[in-house]
Amino acid sequence: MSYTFHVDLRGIVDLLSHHLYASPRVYVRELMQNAVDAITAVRVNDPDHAGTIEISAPKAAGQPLTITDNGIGLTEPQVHELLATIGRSSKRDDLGFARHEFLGQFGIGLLSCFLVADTIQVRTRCGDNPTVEWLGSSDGSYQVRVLDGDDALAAPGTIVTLRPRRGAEEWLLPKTVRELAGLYGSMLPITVQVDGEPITTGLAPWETGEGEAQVARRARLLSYAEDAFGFTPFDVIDLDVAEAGLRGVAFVLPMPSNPAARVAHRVYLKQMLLSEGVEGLLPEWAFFVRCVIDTTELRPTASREALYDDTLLAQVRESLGDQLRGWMTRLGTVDEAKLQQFLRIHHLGVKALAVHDDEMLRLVEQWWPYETTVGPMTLAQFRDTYGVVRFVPSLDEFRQIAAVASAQGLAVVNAGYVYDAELLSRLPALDEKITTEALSASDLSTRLEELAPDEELRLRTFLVGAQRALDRFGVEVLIRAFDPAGLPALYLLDGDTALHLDLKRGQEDVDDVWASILGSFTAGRTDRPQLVLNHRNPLIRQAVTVTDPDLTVLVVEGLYVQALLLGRQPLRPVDTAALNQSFLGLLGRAMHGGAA
Ligand SMILES: Nc1ncnc2c1ncn2[C@@H]1O[C@H](COP(=O)(O)OP(=O)(O)OP(=O)(O)O)[C@@H](O)[C@H]1O
Repeated sequence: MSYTFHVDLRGIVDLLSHHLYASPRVYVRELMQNAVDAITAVRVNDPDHAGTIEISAPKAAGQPLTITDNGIGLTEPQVHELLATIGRSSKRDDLGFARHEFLGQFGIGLLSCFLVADTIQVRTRCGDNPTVEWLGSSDGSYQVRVLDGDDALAAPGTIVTLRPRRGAEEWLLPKTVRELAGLYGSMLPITVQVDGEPITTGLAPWETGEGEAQVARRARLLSYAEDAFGFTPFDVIDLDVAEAGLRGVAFVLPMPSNPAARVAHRVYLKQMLLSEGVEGLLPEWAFFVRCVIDTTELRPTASREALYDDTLLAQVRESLGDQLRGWMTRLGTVDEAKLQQFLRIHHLGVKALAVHDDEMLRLVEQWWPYETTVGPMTLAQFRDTYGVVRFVPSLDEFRQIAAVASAQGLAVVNAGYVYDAELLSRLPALDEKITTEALSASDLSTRLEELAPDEELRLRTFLVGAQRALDRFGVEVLIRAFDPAGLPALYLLDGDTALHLDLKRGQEDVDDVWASILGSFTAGRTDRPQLVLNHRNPLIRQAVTVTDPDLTVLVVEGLYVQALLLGRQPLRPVDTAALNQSFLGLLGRAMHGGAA
């Protein structure tokens, strides 16, 4: 036995009118859209038909809003079929596909009027057929009657009348209606008037007006962006995707933008505004532009507030992405200074893109100035001068080794900022002639000069004492000779060791269960941070001659904490205590002539 679904009409009307749309304001859009479609339907057979759409807003309390068009109108059977059947539309073909020339397609738009009114009156006349009045009510019932005499319409067309529901009056105020009609319909190809004033300008922002010079067009686009998006763009990029019937412009933000923030664009469908907040039009990396576009082929969702995410939208996204990349690479060839300025603002977006994109990586390599131990320079310049691109993948490590490396003439790139290490590691894939080498802080200790064995032996007593003093900090003491001679000690901690230490510290601070979990990561590791004393430093040369064990502890602890501070390492409570102890101890000794 088979049954058919039952439908609760009141529930459906409520769902479609109140819950599909984000705001009652869309009723103006739906009414204009129906009027435009009705005129388009006449033009199928009569292309020269001069369509007019006139909206009249209530001037006083109790008055209705009307929208009048001289479009195709409806016969009485069509009224029953189209106005009174939810989901039925004249804008679909026999196979149920949306007909290309029309804006509407779902057969539900008129219901949005129930957001602001309890009843919708439609008076309509198709050709020489009698005028029909349809009175639909939000409870799902409707009445139909034929109008004659003075009540009949004098010419074919349709008048829709809405009386504001109590509490919804603000949506029908003349000012609001004018604003909404202008917002949604200013680009429509058919003149729309609100209370006698046209709100349609016809010209899309990206079009070039007759005889308009490029400079004037640009100035107009800049001021459009100010009105629409609230910023004066860094540049304007024309967009065009033929297979989606898409034209438009992208405005480049003049300030850095947050890559995680939602990026909303203004999208028109067949010259009617879909939404000012459409997401997903561009690839995610393109967070540095805002677009305004019109498309004839992309599909709206039923609420008409977003684009349907289908394969065509995916193609559009890719194609628009290509156009933005093309703009960047072109800039590199025609206006280097401007490209550099752009990179200064949007390097994060460009670098994010360069992680997967060779062309963008080339752009970064050529134009982005990196911090290096020999001053700021691009990777291309660095490579030309030093051959191997040696880089340090963490900011802390770069800071630790920068002074020593530059004193030794060792050129190293700071790749400690977001994406940099990934980009540098990817450089050889771009060009096999490029060699890169990741350097860690502990690599540097092997580059520091070892002392002669007998010299090191001579310092043994001091080194044993120093190691004993630093055992409780988990630090290994070494002595090497290196430049700059002014630097007494260097604290070296590479990325792996730093992680290991973090885990260990975490283990000390948490309960047993966590401690055992963290312990499984640290078990078996013996790497320790290193304090490398500089034998070329006069103070160290003096320190190694100290025989008093207490003074050795004070000196070594002092050197250790100072090296931590220079390396911008965080101080643990035990380190701060060592700082106090050594500072006060050394002060005491100094004041008592070394006898504290
Ligand atoms: N001003 C009008 N003149 C002539 N026919 C109209 C008019 N307004 C509505 N109609 C008829 O009523 C039908 C239903 O309109 P409705 O706005 O609910 O849906 P739609 O425009 O077909 O699709 P969508 O839900 O996408 O807007 C339309 O398909 C059209 O045939």
